[in-house]
Amino acid sequence: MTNHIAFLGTGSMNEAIMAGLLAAGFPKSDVTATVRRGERAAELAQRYGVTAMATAEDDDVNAQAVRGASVVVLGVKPVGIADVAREIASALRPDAIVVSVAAAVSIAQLEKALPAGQPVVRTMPNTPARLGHGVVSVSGGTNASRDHVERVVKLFKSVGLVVEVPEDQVEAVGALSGSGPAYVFYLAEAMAKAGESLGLDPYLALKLARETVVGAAHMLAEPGADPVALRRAVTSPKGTTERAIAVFEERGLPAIIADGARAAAERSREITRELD
Ligand SMILES: NC(=O)C1=CN([C@@H]2O[C@H](COP(=O)(O)OP(=O)(O)OC[C@H]3O[C@@H](n4cnc5c(N)ncnc54)[C@H](O)[C@@H]3O)[C@@H](O)[C@H]2O)C=CC1
Ligand SMILES: O=C(O)[C@@H]1CCC=N1
Repeated sequence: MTNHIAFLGTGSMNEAIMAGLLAAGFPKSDVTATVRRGERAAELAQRYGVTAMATAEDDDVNAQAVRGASVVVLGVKPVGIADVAREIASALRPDAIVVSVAAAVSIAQLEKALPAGQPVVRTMPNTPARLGHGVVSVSGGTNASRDHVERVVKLFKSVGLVVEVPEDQVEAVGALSGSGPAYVFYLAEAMAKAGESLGLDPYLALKLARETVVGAAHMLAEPGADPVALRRAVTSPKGTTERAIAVFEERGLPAIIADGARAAAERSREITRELD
């Protein structure tokens, strides 16, 4: 069981990471996932062929899942994470790396709920990890050696780009790439609504908005792509795009996005304080 991974709280985020790892070739026989509801556990077992267990059916499943695991990924909501950490404390291998994907839960808060000396790595992932296009930040805790951090980096590299940041930058990373996919989906929604308001059929407007975001994302994914240069290549002098961008600038869209990201980072700090 040296390479066994336990995902505790396999909702949107942990499922995305687990799916990305499995798609990258991580053996399903080395994965255990826990959730609250039995139907959800059955769904995960059926979809991925992993061992999945539900706390509703046996309240000891989190402890069972971590026995023998070398990496434990905590993916419950911030408010429940310390309880889960305490629940598994006596079953954890002393050398198991406890990885948290939770926003707002500090390394200190996690370490406090775990056995003394347990290696902890705090991460901030995002859901495109499911497709191998995630972004994940990693920050090592007090007892995490270079080797522990490197092992988590290597694991997460199979689901996307990994960056190592000091813990005091996690709120900023969360506000940019953690929440970021939602901003892009929101833009797609707004574009579809704009198409409708210009008289397009709703179904067609949504199809055009989706494909436009997907196509533009592919261009951004090209090596060396620069969003400013790509935007300029669409913006003909005195043309239609120029007029649209002028309205976005006049209405302060960049400042609105910056304010949103600042609010996300502040909410993260607020949750951290609420958890103390
Ligand atoms: N959804 C996202 O895009 C991102 C989420 N995160 C973090 O990931 C964590 C989870 O968020 P989501 O996946 O969105 O939430 P979610 O609600 O989809 O998933 C949470 C899962 O935990 C399970 N759960 C709750 N208590 C449990 C327990 N005691 N034992 C076992 N399972 C339990 C629930 O059944 C659910 O499946 C949060 O801490 C969030 O901050 C971080 C970055 C991005
Ligand atoms: O909204 C949230 O709190 C989580 C953290 C980053 C993305 N989703």
